[in-house]
Amino acid sequence: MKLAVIGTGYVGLVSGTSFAELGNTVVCVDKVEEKVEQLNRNEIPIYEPGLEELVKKNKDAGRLFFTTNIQEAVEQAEIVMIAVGTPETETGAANLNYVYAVAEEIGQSLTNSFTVIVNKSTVPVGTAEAVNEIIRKTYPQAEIDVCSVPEFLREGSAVHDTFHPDRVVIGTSSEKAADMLTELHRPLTDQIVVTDPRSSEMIKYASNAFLATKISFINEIANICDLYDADVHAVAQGMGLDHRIGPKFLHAGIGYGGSCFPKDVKALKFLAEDKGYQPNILQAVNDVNNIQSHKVVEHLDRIFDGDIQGRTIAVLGLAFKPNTDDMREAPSIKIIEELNQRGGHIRAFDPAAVENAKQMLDVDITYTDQALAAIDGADAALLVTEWKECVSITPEQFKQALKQPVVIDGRNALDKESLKQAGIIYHGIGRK
Ligand SMILES: NC(=O)c1ccc[n+]([C@@H]2O[C@H](COP(=O)([O-])OP(=O)(O)OC[C@H]3O[C@@H](n4cnc5c(N)ncnc54)[C@H](O)[C@@H]3O)[C@@H](O)[C@H]2O)c1
Ligand SMILES: O=c1ccn([C@@H]2O[C@H](COP(=O)(O)OP(=O)(O)O[C@H]3O[C@H](CO)[C@@H](O)[C@H](O)[C@H]3O)[C@@H](O)[C@H]2O)c(=O)[nH]1
Repeated sequence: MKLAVIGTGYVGLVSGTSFAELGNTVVCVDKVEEKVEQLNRNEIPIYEPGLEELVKKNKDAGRLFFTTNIQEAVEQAEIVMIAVGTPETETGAANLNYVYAVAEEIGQSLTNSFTVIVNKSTVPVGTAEAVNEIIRKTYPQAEIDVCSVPEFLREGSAVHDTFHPDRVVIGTSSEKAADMLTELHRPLTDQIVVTDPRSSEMIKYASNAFLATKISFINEIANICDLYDADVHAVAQGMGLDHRIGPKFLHAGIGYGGSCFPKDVKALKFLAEDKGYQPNILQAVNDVNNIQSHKVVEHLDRIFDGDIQGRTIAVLGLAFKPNTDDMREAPSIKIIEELNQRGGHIRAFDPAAVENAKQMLDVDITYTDQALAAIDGADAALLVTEWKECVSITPEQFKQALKQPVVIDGRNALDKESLKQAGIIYHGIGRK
């Protein structure tokens, strides 16, 4: 099939490339010229394992193209996918300006042939209808069906997730569009849910909000474990063996970050409140997450009697999760800002996110190329992102490098017992 994908970010670039890998002809469009030029030189603007090889392979095969010209891409496409950002606004509502702007541009670019318009961006319930209206206003004779096909990939494993989705959700009221989209996705999975656009849009928000709820729930349990000398690691293991609960997304720590959970929980909360309903669970999920990154600073205070002034703190990991360079809503930002305000000196290591961190953090930070260089002579090490370079530091290396043997494990990813045996003062989140 012939596809146009509008927006070449984490979702658009990975999906577009993956559909090309399945044999489709895909034209990816972005309005940022520099990004398109980079991609045309086989340079990948984001860090995503496995993506570079796949982009090159499909470009060389003549199935994948990059352009800034939306008209050229849309007029040849049978399916047009919208994959632009829907960031948070001040009220918590999703900002739909980018989606609406693309809808208008699609309207200006369509030809007479039937085109399926797919929204892959995470959007409020009712957006497919709004996009349909905008396109028809721009081009009243448009032969289109506007559908919602939300994206569920995770950053850091986006390529794998795209080829092995748990399910594909197709929201449409058109049988013709449902058939075309089922054919497109069939090579990826048999688990294809076809529903109406509104329910499809809600499935995306509900899925993210549920996963965020699991994380805030186990973080709340961790905070209670801290008060009663229980170990949340053991608690999560014991809970997770119950098939009704499951072990995934029960990893306690400094809270969820990234470009999705924080904004999507708030956007869903806004949708509820906009209709006069108070979503108490979503409010609590957000509230627990807001205090969670502060927990590592509380542990430092306990160890240093509240005196952080002048101490060098090694921050291991900056990205919101491993295997990505994405700093959007990364817990490291709040932690570093707080430590800096309290007079701490920050030495930070991250294998991929330093350039993005520099743009987001207006704080004096010494960046190091190696994890070991960050902890060398520091008063304490804080594990913020569980990169393999950070979790593979041995207890002996911590002991030798640190000025004071203090390790705060914000991700509960280090081996507590062996660190303690090596004489390290170890504090995790809810870990006794
Ligand atoms: N990042 C993820 O892991 C993920 C996963 C699932 C769903 N989503 C959702 O998918 C959407 C996109 O997220 P993302 O992380 O890929 O965003 P992103 O910010 O990485 O990429 C968006 C891209 O769209 C481009 N763009 C904006 N307006 C444009 C226009 N008019 N024409 C052409 N290009 C334009 C931007 O330049 C940018 O490159 C969001 O709604 C997000 O919530 C994201
Ligand atoms: O047990 C857990 C699991 C995750 N996290 C944190 O939660 C955040 C999100 O992690 P993850 O879900 O792995 O990454 P994302 O790339 O943000 O992916 C989520 O958001 C995407 C955008 O909507 C969806 O497509 C994915 O399905 C959904 O998992 C990160 O800060 C993680 O550190 C925890 O603290 N504990």
